[in-house]
Amino acid sequence: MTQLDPFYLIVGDVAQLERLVPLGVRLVQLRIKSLPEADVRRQIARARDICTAHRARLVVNDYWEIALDLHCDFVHLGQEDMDSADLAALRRAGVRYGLSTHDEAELERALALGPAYVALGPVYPTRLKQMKWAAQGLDRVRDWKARAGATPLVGIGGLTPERLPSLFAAGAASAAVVTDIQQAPDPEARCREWLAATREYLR
Ligand SMILES: Cc1ncc(COP(=O)(O)OP(=O)(O)O)c(N)n1
Ligand SMILES: Cc1nc(C(=O)O)sc1CCOP(=O)(O)O
Ligand SMILES: [Mg+2]
Repeated sequence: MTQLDPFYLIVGDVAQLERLVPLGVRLVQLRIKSLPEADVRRQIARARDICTAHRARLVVNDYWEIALDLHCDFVHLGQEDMDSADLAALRRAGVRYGLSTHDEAELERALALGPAYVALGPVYPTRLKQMKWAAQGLDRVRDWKARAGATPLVGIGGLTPERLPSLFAAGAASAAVVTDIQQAPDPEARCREWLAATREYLR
C-alpha cells in the first residue's frame, strides 16, 4: 500500500512547482489545464526532474499517456479520465493511480480498480471550479474512510491549515490543496505553514 504524505500540494504549472517543492514538499500534483500538448509535455518533463532532484513524488493529473511516455510513476484520474485511460497499460508500466470520487457509485467503481488512493471532494466549498456536488463534510470523510478500508483517503476542496485537525481525525491520510496556497499573498510562506501543520500527521 502506498504511504501518502499528509500534505498533498496541487500546482497549476511547473513554475509554481519549482518555487514550492524545494521548501520540503514530498507529494505534488501537476494539474495543467488549457495548454497546448507540447507545452504540457515540456512542463511534465521538467516537473519530473525537479521532483527527482528533491525526492518529492510527482503525480501527473489527467495526462496519463504523457506520464507513461516520460516515465513518470504516478497519475491522478477523475471519473471521466477513467473512461479513456488505459489502466492495464499503466499497471504494466508500474504507474500508480489515484482516483477522484464524489458519491457511492464512484467510490465503488474506483475501489474496484485498485487505486493507490481515493480522493473525496469537495470536503468544503471550493472556489477553484464549478462542481455539481455540494460540500461533502466531515461525516462523509468518516464514512469514506470506513468504506475504503486499507486504501488511503485524500481529502480535497476548500482545505486550509485550520481545517486539517478535523480532516485527519475523520480518517483522511492526506490533504490536497490548490487555492489556499496559490491565492495566498505569499505562497511560499503559506506553503511553509502547511508543511508545519501536516508534519505531526506523518506516519
Ligand atoms: C487529489 C485530487 N483529487 C481530485 C482531483 C480532481 O480530478 P478531476 O475530477 O479529474 O478534475 P480535474 O482536477 O482534472 O479538473 C484532483 N485533480 N486531485
Ligand atoms: C480540483 C478539485 N477536485 C475536487 C473534487 O472534489 O474532485 S475539489 C477540487 C478543487 C480543490 O481545490 P481548492 O483547494 O482550491 O478548493
Ligand atoms: Mg481530471
